[in-house]
Amino acid sequence: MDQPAQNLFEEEREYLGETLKEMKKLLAKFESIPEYVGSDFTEQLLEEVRDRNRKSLRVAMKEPYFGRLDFQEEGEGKIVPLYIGKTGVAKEADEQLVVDWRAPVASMFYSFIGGDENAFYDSPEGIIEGTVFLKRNIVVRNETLQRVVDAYVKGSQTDSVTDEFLLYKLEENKDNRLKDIVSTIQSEQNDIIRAPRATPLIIQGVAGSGKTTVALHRLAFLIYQYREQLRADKMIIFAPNRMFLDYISDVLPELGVGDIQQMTFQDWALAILDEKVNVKEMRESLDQWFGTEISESLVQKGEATRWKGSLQFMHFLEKAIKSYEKNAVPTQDFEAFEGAKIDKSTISQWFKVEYQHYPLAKRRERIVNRIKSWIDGELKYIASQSVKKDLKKKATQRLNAYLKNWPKHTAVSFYKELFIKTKQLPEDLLQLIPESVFQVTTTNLKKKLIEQEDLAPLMYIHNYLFGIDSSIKYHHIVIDEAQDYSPFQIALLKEMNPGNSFTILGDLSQSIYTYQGIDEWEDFASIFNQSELKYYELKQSYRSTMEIIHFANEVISQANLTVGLAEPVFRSGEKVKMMEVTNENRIKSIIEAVKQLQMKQMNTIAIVGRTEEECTALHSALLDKGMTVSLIDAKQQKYEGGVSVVPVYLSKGLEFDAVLLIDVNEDKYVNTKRDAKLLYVGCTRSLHELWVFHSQAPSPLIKSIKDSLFVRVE
Ligand SMILES: Nc1ncnc2c1ncn2[C@@H]1O[C@H](COP(=O)(O)OP(=O)(O)OP(=O)(O)O)[C@@H](O)[C@H]1O
Repeated sequence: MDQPAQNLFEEEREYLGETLKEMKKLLAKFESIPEYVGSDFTEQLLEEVRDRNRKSLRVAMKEPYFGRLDFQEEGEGKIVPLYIGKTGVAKEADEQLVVDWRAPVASMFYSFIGGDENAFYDSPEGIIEGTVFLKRNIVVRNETLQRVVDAYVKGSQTDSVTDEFLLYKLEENKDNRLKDIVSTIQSEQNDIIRAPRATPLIIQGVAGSGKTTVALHRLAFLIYQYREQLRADKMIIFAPNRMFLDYISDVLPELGVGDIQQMTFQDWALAILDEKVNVKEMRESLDQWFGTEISESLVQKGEATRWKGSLQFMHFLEKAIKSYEKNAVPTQDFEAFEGAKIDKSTISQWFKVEYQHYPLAKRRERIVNRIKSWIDGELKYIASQSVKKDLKKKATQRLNAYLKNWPKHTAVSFYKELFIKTKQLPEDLLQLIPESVFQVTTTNLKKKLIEQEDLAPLMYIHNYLFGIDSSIKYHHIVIDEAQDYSPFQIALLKEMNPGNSFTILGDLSQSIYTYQGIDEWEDFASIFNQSELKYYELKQSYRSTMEIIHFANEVISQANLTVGLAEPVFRSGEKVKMMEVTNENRIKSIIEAVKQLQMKQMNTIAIVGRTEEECTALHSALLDKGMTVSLIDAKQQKYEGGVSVVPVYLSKGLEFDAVLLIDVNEDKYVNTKRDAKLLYVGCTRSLHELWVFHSQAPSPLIKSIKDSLFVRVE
């Protein structure tokens, strides 16, 4: 029987009061134990646990739980109400006040979608089945009950779980940070979050399907579920840029998880390589790539970039390193001084047999040290100090001369030698490298420059030379926006993740960097053992209204991609607005649109242009007119919210309450796959409102969109 809403609210308010009372009692108990500051190790550990409990109870008390599930285990008489929160709270060892959302039993809160079938969860003792009687969403803020919504009541008219609470959450305006979704994780997202640790996951998800959010929740789950095996500081998230990292930085702390490394691939690689290298500025090349005209030399560069990201190049490097290894030891004997000689075959034997288990640079170091000790040994029996001194000098000079033929390499010096002194490579290997790769790379290296795509090869060489230190062996790796990664990067990271625990996520409809990245997920799949790999598709989009998704789908359909179109949740908003402007009224129209949106309490508004150069000009023009607006460029480290002007390619991954797409003109977005993807990225950044501005001749990508999918505004 359905209960009146008022009764539900009262019932829950009473229960909340009791729970808070119990939690306060628990906290008082922990607080009454004086803090231990002594040196006893066991006591220190106990103090650490108490401190953690004190802190998590203080946080948990503000919003102890967000959901309730009434469950009757098969064969048990009692229906047990389970209150589910971000942190589990136990009154006694076997009496849970609040169940942690990551606990096995809590999975039913997400996986149960109604119907007559038994619900079940996977417990350490095996599958537990039973009946769900109630699924309830509860909002508590600062210890005060604010909202109670029943999503499922057994025996009521609807037998499926309703989306009312999800819609309420999606309607909310956003600030400048991504948020956790523990209270509304959807069943298909739950499967990914709770997938076993040792499974590499590839997730293709449409724009706004929650990929980034789900990956972060998965980390929180893994840390909880495998707390004996996994360490947070051994987990790493790769994201496209520092601003994006800042944008997602609240989610893990909200979930009570700290210490996970969060990096761009470039920052990570440079920190490990630890060499003075100049990486070419992204800014310049991005504007060239996303400009409307692409020069012949840029096309050639693009081909080289793609090749350098391929597994072919990785195999080429492997062969080149093996060839170096074969010929590294100089082909002459080492004679320190007359009568003191080490045969070349002996040194070779040290290198190839005795020290073969060491990485290349370590082997060389060991041998050099061994030769030095041997010299000292040979000099030991020479009585005359002056003769000894002379011989030592001679031996050192000869050793230096000998080592000239066996230089000490770093990853960069090896890479340079590979490209600049190619004569050293066997002919059959040389033939494997396309001419464009040579041209582009040698030109850069002569200028002491490297590019993004050189980083994975450099790391690969580094690993060969110095080995993979345990500090860079990871327990889990998340790769966001993975469609922009090369197979080489993924294969490299696989070597650094012995447990093969990966979450790789992205969207092929948003692969806008045509000169890098992949066209099909198959390009990564071949790197993993097929039987272990799991592939998921997220089709539902949670970010944007139906109107925006339908419009965006029309745009991306023109790219004829193999991935499916986004399916919106049933959240309706304003129609997409299309506005024709002239050079004279363009700025004024943008300002007016922003004002209108601000009056509707839109907190974050993006004015999306094509290139950074164009956006910089637009930003100045808006500032001149007195608008408070910031510019997002490739150097940006933080996303501040408010009104921003942003080049479309930098808006990827972010979201805004409203988006204004500027200059969607015939000559700006032409009918190519790349431009369709760019425009799609722009459209799908918006939660609630999308405005499209064009001059007289609109882009062919919007020209054919059905009139029913937008309204024209003057
Ligand atoms: N189950 C959910 N409940 C509530 N909100 C959700 C849910 N799933 C996703 N969202 C919201 O949808 C938006 C998009 O999420 P997210 O940025 O993680 O998606 P994405 O797939 O990574 O997007 P994109 O590829 O377009 O960058 C966020 O505002 C997120 O909070």
